[in-house]
Amino acid sequence: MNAPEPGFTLGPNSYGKSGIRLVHVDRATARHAIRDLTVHTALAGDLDATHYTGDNAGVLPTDTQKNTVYAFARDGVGAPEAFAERLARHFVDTTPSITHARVRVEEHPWTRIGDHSFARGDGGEIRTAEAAYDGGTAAVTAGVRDLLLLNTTDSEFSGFLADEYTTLPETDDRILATAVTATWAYATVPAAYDTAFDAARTALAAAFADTYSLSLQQTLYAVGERILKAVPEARDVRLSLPNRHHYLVDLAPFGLDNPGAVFQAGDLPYGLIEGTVRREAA
Ligand SMILES: O=c1[nH]c(=O)c2[nH]c(=O)[nH]c2[nH]1
Repeated sequence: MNAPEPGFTLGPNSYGKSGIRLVHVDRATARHAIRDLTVHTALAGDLDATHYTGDNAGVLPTDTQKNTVYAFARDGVGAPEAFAERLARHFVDTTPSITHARVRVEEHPWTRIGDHSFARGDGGEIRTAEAAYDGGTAAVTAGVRDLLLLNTTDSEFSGFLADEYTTLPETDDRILATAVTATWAYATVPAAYDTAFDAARTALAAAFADTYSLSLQQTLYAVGERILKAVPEARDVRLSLPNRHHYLVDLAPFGLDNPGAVFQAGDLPYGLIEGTVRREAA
């Protein structure tokens, strides 16, 4: 029955609910706590039938997946990594047709300004977590996205390769700015995901701030290494660092000098520096 026409076959596929917005309020004490999350589920398994013939007997509706996320939040979500793993395990362990689940959780951070009051900055920094589960051990990653960082000095870029198309002047002092996407994979489960996240986040920002940078590539490596030192359970760190160029504006036409004071914040194009820093086997 559910055979495809000769000459065609179904390739890798998954389905789930994206953008499940969930805010949990913990009212255990008068000092409330909130978790503001966006959850994405993706399931895969024995789903040939629905693709070939529309037989949905093995399809757990994406609406049900969304409902499950809300129901699981009833008694608290905890760390986003743990919430992602709890959901991923549930979908695989209770649904015969589903063999793989990938649950991504984005946490939108609020800063406390009172016992039941919170403020959100406009930086848009997001904490990310993902659990992938196939019935064995869950693979858990954590990270950040859109973490905006900027150094006003201690950044140079010179000594680079020059060919007939090179016009970039060397600089011994520039603004270094980026919007960090970082993801670290856990080889073992840390004692507390929230504590491990805080350690990684602190290490990331500190490494960016106190590394005298000769290239964004060098900064990338320094950041990755610092995260691995701060979080022993992390196996590797992937970093994606857009180079948010700041161009010194030429004020000479107005009879003014510009001693590193006035910059044009660049938009497109931008450099994109990406890499993984790994822990080497001992
Ligand atoms: O830190 C940098 N790395 C580069 O590879 C590069 N290329 C470029 O034009 N500017 C920069 N800056």
